[in-house]
Amino acid sequence: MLRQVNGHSSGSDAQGRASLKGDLQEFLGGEAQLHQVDDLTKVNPVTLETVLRCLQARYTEDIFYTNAGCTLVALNPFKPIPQLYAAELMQEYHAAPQPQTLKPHIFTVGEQTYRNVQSLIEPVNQSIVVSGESGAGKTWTSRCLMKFYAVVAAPPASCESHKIAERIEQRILNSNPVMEAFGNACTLRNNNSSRFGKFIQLQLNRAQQMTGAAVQTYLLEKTRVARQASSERNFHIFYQICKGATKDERLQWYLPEGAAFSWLPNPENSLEEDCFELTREAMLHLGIDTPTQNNIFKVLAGLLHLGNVHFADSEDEAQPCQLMDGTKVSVRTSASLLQLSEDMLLETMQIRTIKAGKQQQVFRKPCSRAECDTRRDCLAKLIYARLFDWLVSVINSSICADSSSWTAFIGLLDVYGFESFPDNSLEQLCINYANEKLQQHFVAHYLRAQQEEYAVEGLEWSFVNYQDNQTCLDLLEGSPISICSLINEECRLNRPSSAAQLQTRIESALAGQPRLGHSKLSREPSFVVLHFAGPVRYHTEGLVEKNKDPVPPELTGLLQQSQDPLLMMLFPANPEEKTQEEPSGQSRAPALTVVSKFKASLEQLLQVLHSTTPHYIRCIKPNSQNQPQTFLQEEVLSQLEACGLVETIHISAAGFPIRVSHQNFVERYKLLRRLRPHTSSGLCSAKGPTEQPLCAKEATLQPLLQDILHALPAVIETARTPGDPAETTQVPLYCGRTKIFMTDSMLELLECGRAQMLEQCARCIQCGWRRHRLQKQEKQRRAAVLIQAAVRSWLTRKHIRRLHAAATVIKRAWHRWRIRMACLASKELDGMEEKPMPRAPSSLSSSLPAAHTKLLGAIIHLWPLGLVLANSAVGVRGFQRKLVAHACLRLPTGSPSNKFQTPQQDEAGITSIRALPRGSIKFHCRKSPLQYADICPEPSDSSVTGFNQILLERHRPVQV
Ligand SMILES: Nc1ncnc2c1ncn2[C@@H]1O[C@H](COP(=O)(O)OP(=O)(O)OP(=O)(O)O)[C@@H](O)[C@H]1O
Repeated sequence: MLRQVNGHSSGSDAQGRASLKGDLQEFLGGEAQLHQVDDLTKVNPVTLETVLRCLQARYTEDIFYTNAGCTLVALNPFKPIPQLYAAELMQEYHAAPQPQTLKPHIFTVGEQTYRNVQSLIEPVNQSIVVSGESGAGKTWTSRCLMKFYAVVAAPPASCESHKIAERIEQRILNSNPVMEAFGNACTLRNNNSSRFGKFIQLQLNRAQQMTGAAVQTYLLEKTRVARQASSERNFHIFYQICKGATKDERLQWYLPEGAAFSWLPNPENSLEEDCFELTREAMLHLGIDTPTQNNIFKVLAGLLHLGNVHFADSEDEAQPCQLMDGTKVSVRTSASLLQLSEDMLLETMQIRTIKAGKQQQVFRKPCSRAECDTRRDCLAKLIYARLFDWLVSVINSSICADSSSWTAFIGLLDVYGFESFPDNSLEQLCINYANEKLQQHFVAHYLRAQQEEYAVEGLEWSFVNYQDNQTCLDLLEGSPISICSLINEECRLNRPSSAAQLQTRIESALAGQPRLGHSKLSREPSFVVLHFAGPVRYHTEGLVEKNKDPVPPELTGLLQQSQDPLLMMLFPANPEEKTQEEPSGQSRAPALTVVSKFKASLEQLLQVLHSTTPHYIRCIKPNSQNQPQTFLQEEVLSQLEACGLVETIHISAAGFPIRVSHQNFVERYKLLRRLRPHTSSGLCSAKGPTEQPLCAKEATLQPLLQDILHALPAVIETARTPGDPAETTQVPLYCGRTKIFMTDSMLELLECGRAQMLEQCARCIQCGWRRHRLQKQEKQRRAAVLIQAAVRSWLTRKHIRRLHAAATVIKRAWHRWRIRMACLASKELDGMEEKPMPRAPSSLSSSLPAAHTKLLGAIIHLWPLGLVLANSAVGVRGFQRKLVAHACLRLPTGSPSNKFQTPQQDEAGITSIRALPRGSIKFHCRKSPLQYADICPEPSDSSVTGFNQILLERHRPVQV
């Protein structure tokens, strides 16, 4: 729903949207707290999605009741939770100063209605409409409410009237098992499905004590007596008598153990509802004595035997259909139980009597096999429907208080929810018509409640343009032509009409009705009604017949001849009744069709509802498998649609679906204040906030709030793209007394403006950060250079110090060596002057061969040569170089044959060798008289390289 508002449309859109959604969810309510939202209209935003999530979150937390404005949503737990309905809890809700502040519960609704009665504020009478689909928990809820009132509306224990009142309460509660036994059945959707609608009026006296009750029923599904869908069952009471009858009773009612009955399918399904004893006891409490009960059960047994009567096809149309083998005994038994003549019973089913002509001549026409079956079924339906109505009247006479003894009432309406099946007929049309009526009533009430909330918040806003479902009701019941009127007319015309004809009539007469859909795709004749809860296709086949609900007069006549006390009471020989049930007979009075009867009772009901303060409980079935702890969103969603809760959401959306407290609003949007113009006029806030005295917190919020409101036009302006029409002159946001009300679109605009502001702020922060980072980096660089320089200089100094130390060591050693040499030389010279020089080398050479001696000389002299050559790359060349080499090697410069040199010749060698810094070397040659003058102190090349000093010198150098 929400669009991207941060202005970036890159690949990260989806991610951004999701995070924005999460952010908004947090602001508007918070996912984590969703199960804590007690009111569905307070989820933010009010959308189906959030409503569903909220319900699911609560269901997971075992919270089954949630408010939805003026409605209570009740999720079926499908598991017993005794503590949820305990008497102590009832008392707690009853004693609470403000029950609305407690957790949502049916007891809140119960207590609220009760207090409304106590308050005596008009309308004093209250009604609670409990709706929902089959199995959603309507009956359960109604039962719990009745128990609640039986506890809270009981008179004080001490007084004498208490005993009577207790009896009344007990009777009222006892009406439930009886009505359920006769009116409920096991269906595919619910093991204990009510096959009728009911309105129970709980009557209260001036002291708000329950003095009585009255029950009104609607549309009993009487066809179930004779026809049950596969895997479904007949009404519970038939199974109860078959399973729970005593031996004697079995004999009396011809119900042998294990007997098979066509109208008793799936007897092996044992349900807790099959408790015969409970029904009997409840009947007894209601004043139905044992003989009457036995009479009732005997008649019901008669119906079961009637169901076993089957006809065979007749070969001759003029002859009545014969009974199938073995079913004659069923006719006999049935006739006996119903106290009818066996022959008459059979004949009534087989032969139709027609009165014609002025003399009202009677013609007898044998029925076809199908007609026989229909008449048999009709007989059973007739008896059962009358019996049910009679039971209700007995219950009413037992529990209803004298009109003078009660002054107010609380009505409980338990009606079937909206129905849409693959094959919908008259029953669904009536049920959905009733739901449309109730929905209109609900919408009107809900709108009123919404309007009241706006008024409380000081908003001047109205739902005047809201469209309710009136167009659909016009189609169904409008005047002069509607679906109901057309179907009724078909019945009155009493002409043979085909299903296709009815479809064409409806489509042509009601063409142009917006709620009439098209049934082009359906092969079978049908029409489609677009109900508030969705489209429903109604098949026209058999619609008119069902609406007529014809009862052949022979059947009534037959039953009037019964000797059974109960049947005699149910079918008295009363001419008044004839006019109703013999539409085609002597009476010309307009026949009462099913639709017209239903419409009349519905109008009556709505009149009652209109005169009361309504409360709504919507029962929801979380899954169709009737399993606890299972919440199926799809199924819940369709029920929310069907029970009008979606409409509630739409109504909320038509107004201001988003309501945010002032505090939250200011916290989220205060940064928009920067956009406000310096001179701004007051804008779209309700008058309320400034008119009321403000609390301290509100007082601090108000200036901020006003600033944000003043910034709104600028927000809208900036959010509007250039192509947008300039329609948004009015800001769709209202400031209530405690809340801000706004539409979805306004929320988007605010979010867009906020995103833009955040973007600007982000840019600002980014710029500042980048600047700061650059400055920091520059500082770091300079510091690094400084440190590097310092380290380098320290290292260099350290290195130089080492070199210096080494040089000093060398220098000292050299000096020491020179001094020693000088000492040695002077010693030697001193000795020479005294004695002739010893020929140590010659003694050495004399012991060696001549060649060896020469080589030794070469080796001895080689090191000055290396020095010379290494240092004389520049200065010494050509002959000079050669000369040096020769001199060093003491080679004769002349012929190669002169290989030996005398010591005298040696003495004419290099006097000294000096290494010069610029590469040139000076040779000082002279004959040395010293014996060891040309010997290197240490034969290491490196020790003398690079020094500008005399490498080898004789004491008295002479120029060569
Ligand atoms: N509040 C509840 N707590 C426990 N179980 C419940 C509750 N409400 C309903 N149920 C279970 O759901 C079943 C169906 O409920 P109920 O008969 O009230 O449905 P319903 O709406 O009246 O159906 P129908 O329209 O077919 O009569 C009950 O038999 C019961 O087992």
